[in-house]
Amino acid sequence: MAQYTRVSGSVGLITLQNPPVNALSAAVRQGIVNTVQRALSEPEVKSVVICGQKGAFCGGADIKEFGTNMSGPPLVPMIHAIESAVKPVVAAIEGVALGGGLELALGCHYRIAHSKARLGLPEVTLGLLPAAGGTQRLPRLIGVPAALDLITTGRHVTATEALQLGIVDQITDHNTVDVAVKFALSVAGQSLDSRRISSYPCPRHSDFDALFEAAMQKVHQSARGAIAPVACVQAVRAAATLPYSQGMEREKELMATLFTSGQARALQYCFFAQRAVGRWSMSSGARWDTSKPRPVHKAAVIGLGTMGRGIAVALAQAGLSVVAVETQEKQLIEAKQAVTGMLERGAKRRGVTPALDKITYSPNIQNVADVDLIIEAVFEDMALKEKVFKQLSAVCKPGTFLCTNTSGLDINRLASQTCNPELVVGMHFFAPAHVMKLLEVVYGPRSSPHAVATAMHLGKKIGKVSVAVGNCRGFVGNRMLKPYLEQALFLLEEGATPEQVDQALEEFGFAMGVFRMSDLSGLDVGWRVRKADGLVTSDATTGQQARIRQGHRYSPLGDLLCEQGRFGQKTGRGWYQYDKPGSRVAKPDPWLQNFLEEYRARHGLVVRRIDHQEVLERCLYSLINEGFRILEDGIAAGPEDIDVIYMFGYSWPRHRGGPMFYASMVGLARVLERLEYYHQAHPDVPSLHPSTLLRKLVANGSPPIHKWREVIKKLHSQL
Ligand SMILES: CCCCCCC/C=C/C(=O)SCCNC(=O)CCNC(=O)[C@H](O)C(C)(C)COP(=O)(O)OP(=O)(O)OC[C@H]1O[C@@H](n2cnc3c(N)ncnc32)[C@H](O)[C@@H]1OP(=O)(O)O
Repeated sequence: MAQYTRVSGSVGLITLQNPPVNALSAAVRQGIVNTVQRALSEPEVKSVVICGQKGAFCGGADIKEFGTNMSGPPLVPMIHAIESAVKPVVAAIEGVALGGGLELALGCHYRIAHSKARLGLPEVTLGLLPAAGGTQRLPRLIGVPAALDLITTGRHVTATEALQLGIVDQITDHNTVDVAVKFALSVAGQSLDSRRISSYPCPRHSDFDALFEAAMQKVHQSARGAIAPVACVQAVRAAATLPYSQGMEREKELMATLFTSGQARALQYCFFAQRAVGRWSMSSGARWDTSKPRPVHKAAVIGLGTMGRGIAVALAQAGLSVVAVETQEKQLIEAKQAVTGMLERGAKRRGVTPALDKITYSPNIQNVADVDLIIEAVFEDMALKEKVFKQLSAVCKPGTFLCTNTSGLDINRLASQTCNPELVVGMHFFAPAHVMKLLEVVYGPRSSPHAVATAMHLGKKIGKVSVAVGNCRGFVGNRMLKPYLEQALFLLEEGATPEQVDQALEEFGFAMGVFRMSDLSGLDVGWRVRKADGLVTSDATTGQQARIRQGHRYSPLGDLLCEQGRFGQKTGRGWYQYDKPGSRVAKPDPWLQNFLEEYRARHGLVVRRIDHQEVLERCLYSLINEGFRILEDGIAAGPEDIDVIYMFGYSWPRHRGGPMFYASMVGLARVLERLEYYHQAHPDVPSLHPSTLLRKLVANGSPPIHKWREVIKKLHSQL
């Protein structure tokens, strides 16, 4: 809807009304068309102001309408009518002007923004382009290089940057609507010839060909197969090289291809999934809207290794007071230096003062007595963590939440070391903890809803996308990673190379293939876990028996590399070779080739040709199959939780929508059929055995992903 009022005698004020962000739904578009017509037809009205209700100008087209039959007036002629108006139209921008919202403002003759407003064309992040004239008007207004940057990245700019770029004409700290009305009165009757952006020539550039070639190369490199950034460059090129009307035709054509693409569906699913995970629930039935978080003003981090340092930085940067505890004197000194550097660099990037005074360092665990919440980040060793939890429980004040950054150990066992197990939850950060957006909040059987609510709320405060999950080995992310890694090793045994496996996964859209990623994380990390699990044997037997552990197929390849001191990038050797320890450029290693050949010969393994399809199907479908088991077990409340975890923590390509969404796009019947096929070929690999839930979904006609929860509920009620 849009409300029309007359203010100051001669200004028609149009207020968009569609909370919370005044998205351009069919009703809002109809409201704008009607009220603009009315303002233009009333002789007393000399100028018009468009604003949004409740401090938000407009969050763009209504994403919920995409994929529906999209009735109501289309945006392009609506904005054209505003630009063609003979009375000046001023956009009063408070809060946000994003996507179609900014395109609407670009159709106005003047733009006045509040200093706290944010503007941008984020359509590319939804798999689209700014198809309401944005790709044609913005380059004409601010030049091609700046427009390319905004349109291909979708980044939001502050009002100050928007003023510098020339997107807005004025910024104000006062009431934006009042300022805009005053301004509208002052320009009433003035010529609008120079105010219609569509009539501007696109600012020339010394070498458009080179500029667009460089832009295309950049998006190809960073897009990892996403098509929208490429279309954005093509549309801006049209603005630079064609008259406005032809440019608009090109924009429409490109949008038509994107609009119905699977990538757009995936990215729009991601948008809503990211918001859905905030409405968490526990398997007990406790929920986000009935569980209150407790305030956390002061926190402590125990253990200042890589993870602890990142966590301390994330907390301090969000304004919390932090006690950073490290009992090893030398490590404490090093950590203090490292954390100071991280805070200083972060502050420089953001143009703020480093939060150095927010952290106090201590070698003594007793110094956490007055904090509200503690995050333990000591070495990943159950006995050590149990000891720390016992100590913490004895020293902290009543009501202090005790959290662990374990990446997969049993939360319940740690909770049982404390006097108040209901205050214990997992807060699983991802490295580097001050950068990576994901936080898995893990509840055990005794964790209270308040503890979960508090950890989720803290996650939000420090800028994380937090997902509440149940307690099991590896939680959601690492539990699903296990079969993925396992398949990659089996593929090497059967004849593939690390380069081949990585290439298939990188072409799929992962930033790094599984072997390059393992080299980066360090092969010794998993080795230690496998040793603790009794999977690593020093027994050098050969043949099939040597590759069986606990009754299932097992590949000792990773263990054998570690025995050679090949821990990945940090030692300069892993699945690849590197120029020197710490170097990041991975090169194929002839040593590894020989090693694999000898290994296969020793174990009597027959090499066969493995194509990209098999690599993708075995790695991804085994991971997805585990995702279905996780849903079946109630460890994740819905597929969105899993997808968000994979997109924000494991670099799953967003334009594929997360593993569970990807499965729904491939077709559940197809995933099931391929798993059955591979399981028949590898009956000693349980991760290829199709899960009950997958079978059930297929038996129920493969419902769309938003209906899976119903099937899961039914499945749980039958158990
Ligand atoms: C052939 C047809 C062509 C037509 C299209 C022409 C070209 C135009 C395209 C577009 O405009 S696409 C949309 C572009 N806009 C965006 O991408 C903005 C998306 N929104 C945001 O980034 C954020 O929501 C925000 C506006 C910055 C606000 O953030 P905040 O953290 O304050 O709140 P949220 O929790 O994110 O959102 C609150 C609530 O509002 C819903 N919502 C937000 N934006 C939209 C939208 N554009 N359409 C529909 N719904 C929107 C969001 O889902 C939340 O809902 P709930 O989770 O509370 O239900």
